[in-house]
Formats: sequence, C-alpha cells, structure tokens
Amino acid sequence: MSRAAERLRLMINHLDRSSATISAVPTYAQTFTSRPQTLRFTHDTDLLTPEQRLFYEENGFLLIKNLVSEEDIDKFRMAFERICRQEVKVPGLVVMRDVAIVKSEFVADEKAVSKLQDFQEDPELFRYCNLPQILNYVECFTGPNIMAMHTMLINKPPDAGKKTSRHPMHQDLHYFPFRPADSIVCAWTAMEKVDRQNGCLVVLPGTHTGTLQEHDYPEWEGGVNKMYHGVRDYDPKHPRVHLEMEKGDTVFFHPLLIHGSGMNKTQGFRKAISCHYASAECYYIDVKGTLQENIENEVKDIAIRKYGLGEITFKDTWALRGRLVQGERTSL
Ligand SMILES: CC(C)CC(=O)SCCNC(=O)CCNC(=O)[C@H](O)C(C)(C)COP(=O)(O)OP(=O)(O)OC[C@H]1O[C@@H](n2cnc3c(N)ncnc32)[C@H](O)[C@@H]1OP(=O)(O)O
Ligand SMILES: Nc1ncnc2c1ncn2[C@@H]1O[C@H](COP(=O)(O)OP(=O)(O)OP(=O)(O)O)[C@@H](O)[C@H]1O
Ligand SMILES: O=C(O)CCC(=O)C(=O)O
Ligand SMILES: [Fe+2]
Ligand SMILES: [Mg+2]
Repeated sequence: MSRAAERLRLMINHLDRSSATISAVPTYAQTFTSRPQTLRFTHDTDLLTPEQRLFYEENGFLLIKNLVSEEDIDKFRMAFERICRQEVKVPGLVVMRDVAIVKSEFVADEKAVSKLQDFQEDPELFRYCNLPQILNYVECFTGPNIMAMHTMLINKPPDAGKKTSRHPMHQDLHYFPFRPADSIVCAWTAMEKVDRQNGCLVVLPGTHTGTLQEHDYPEWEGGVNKMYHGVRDYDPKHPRVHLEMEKGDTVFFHPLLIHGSGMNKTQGFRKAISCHYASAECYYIDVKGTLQENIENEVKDIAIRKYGLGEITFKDTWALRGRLVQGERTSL
C-alpha cells in the first residue's frame, strides 16, 4: 500500500469512530453534512479500498474492471436488437438517430439507431440498473437510498464522414435539475472493447471539483446532434485521459466531471449501457435564470410533444422517469 493510501486508511478509521457518535438514524440535513470535508465525494461502505476512495476524490471517476458478465451484456444486446427490429414497444422510450443520418436519404433500419434513452419500462434493459454489483458501488457515492434517474444505451455509429459521432465535452449535471451534485453518479459499462478507434470516453480528471460551466451547441461544421451541448470554454491544455475499456468494465463518474467521446473511426457500432443514479434524498431545483435554462427549454419542447401534454415542468420530466432501485423513495 502506498504511503498516501496508508495515511487515508488511518484517517478513515479515525473518522469512522468519531462519526459513530452521530445518532443512528441521520436527519435529512446530516445525510449531506456528516461526511468529513476531507472525504467529500465518497461514503464508507467497506467496498472501496482506500486507494479507490482517494482516486475518486481526486479524479472524479473510478474504473472497475469486469463488473458485468458477458452473459448479461449479451442479453442487453439482444434486448436492444429486439427494440430496433420493432418487435417490442417500450412506453416512454426515446429512439435517437444520428443527425447525419436523419438529414440524409438513408433508409431507416436498425443500424440507424444511435441511442436509446429512458428504457426504465423495459424489464430486460432496466435489469442493468438493478444489478447488485453495480448498486454496491453506486451506494459508495449516493448513500443507501438510490433512484435510477436516467438510462441510456449508446450505439455510437461509424462516423458518416461529418464527425457527428463525436460527443462534445460536457458535464452531465447540465441536464439535471436536482442536487446536490455530489450525491449523483453515472455508471457506464462497455458492451464491447472500447478504445480510441471506436470513440471511447475521454475525461478531464479532477474537473468534478469545479462548478457547472456554461453549455451550448459546439460550432461544428458537419453538424451536431440534438441536445449534444458542450462546455463553452474549457482549458484545452487540461490533461485528458482516454478510458479504454473491455467488455463488462464499468466506470463510475461524478456529474461535474468534464467528459465526451471521440469519433468512431471503425465500421462497427460502439455500444455502451449507462444509468445515472441519485440519492433519493436529493431535491429538485428551479433552473430558471441559471445556466441550465437553455436545456430546460429544449427538454420541455420535446416533452410536450412526447407525452402529448399541454404543459410539463422540467422537474416533472425527471420525476416521471425516476425509479427507486434501493432503499426508500423520499424526496426525488
Ligand atoms: C446526461 C445525459 C442526459 C446527457 C445526454 O444524453 S446528452 C444528449 C441528450 N440527447 C437527447 O436527449 C436527445 C434525445 N432525442 C430525442 O429526443 C429525439 O431523438 C429527437 C431529437 C426529438 C427526435 O425525435 P423523433 O421522434 O425521431 O422525431 P422526428 O424524427 O420527427 O424528428 C423531429 C425533428 O428532430 C430532428 N432530429 C431528429 N434526430 C435528430 C438529431 N439526432 N439531431 C438533430 N436533430 C434531429 C428531425 O430532423 C426533425 O426536425 P424537423 O424536420 O422537424 O426540422
Ligand atoms: N476540434 C475539436 N473541437 C472541439 N472538440 C473536439 C475537437 N476534437 C475533439 N473534440 C472532442 O474531444 C473529445 C475527445 O476527442 P478525441 O480527441 O479523443 O477524438 P477525436 O478527435 O475524434 O479523435 P483522435 O483520437 O484522433 O484525437 C470528444 O468529446 C470530441 O468531441
Ligand atoms: O457514450 C458516450 O459516447 C458518452 C455519452 C455521454 O457522455 C452522455 O450521453 O452523457
Ligand atoms: Fe455525459
Ligand atoms: Mg482529437
């Protein structure tokens, strides 16, 4: 064990003993304040090693190798294919096609699907969000009461030549009208080998300690997908890490971590499945007049069409989709 890790272990032991004096059932406020400043981003559940806690605290992400079995991933893939072949209809599901394909003469078929969103009503795909080995890690970031707030299966297509397969650098918190940010985490699992060739995730380590930045559509010549906002100005000299992963590897990351993904230069569709989790004790905020107002307006326009309702609040688009996966549903 490194010296830093050893120091952390001693510190954690000490803090655990001191926090044992806090009442057994923490109050609402304590849930968010009882964690010591030095370990702001992780909870102690006996799962993370001191090295892993320190790594997430410092970098804002944690990669766990081989967390989801091949068998499960193959089942998720089959469920995805059934949806693409339109053999099942899933309430609330959003099927997204790449902008380069939508705006061309391309005949729609299963290969045109670049992303599924909101699969909470598909029992097979939603099984991903309930996998015990994923939830055990999620709990280290959210605490024991856990909501699955946002689900995606990303089928990054071979780039059609316009670089639209890229996902601009962004912070996921831009899309979320709930807080606190530190009680939200994304689990993202590679459904096959992902590398720089097929457009793996790219992260800017440590950016989770910053604040939410202004996001907007990047000015890309070849176009950009609907709602793919990017951080308007980010330091191009900030160190970048390309997260190359094998099938089943899973990365957990903080919603303020700046990340994106590069162009898919292969002929295959790069697949990943993900879920954003939040503590059920998180609360909704009003984003009117904040940097998030632009995304609120876009989401509301689409939601009004999708749900066929006259008016829907940004908050309700989230409350409708969120599902309890562990513990008690309280605030969200
Ligand atoms: C943390 C997390 C939330 C981060 C992210 O996921 S960032 C990305 C989030 N992206 C989204 O949420 C987009 C979700 N996508 C959707 O809601 C849908 O795919 C839509 C873009 C609304 C299209 O819905 P669909 O049912 O296919 O409707 P239509 O085929 O009738 O198209 C309606 C108008 O939208 C256009 N469109 C469709 N796909 C795209 C695209 N990929 N990029 C840009 N524009 C697009 C389409 O051309 C049509 O435009 P008009 O002909 O009305 O001008
Ligand atoms: N010229 C650019 N302007 C703005 N964002 C970019 C630009 N090039 C890449 N990005 C973004 O940076 C992230 C990582 O891109 P990355 O550099 O890994 O991919 P790439 O440029 O497509 O391929 P390569 O591996 O050859 O560099 C992606 O989010 C991508 O959208
Ligand atoms: O899978 C990817 O390419 C990144 C997706 C992503 O970051 C997102 O949808 O928020
Ligand atoms: Fe993201
Ligand atoms: Mg590049």
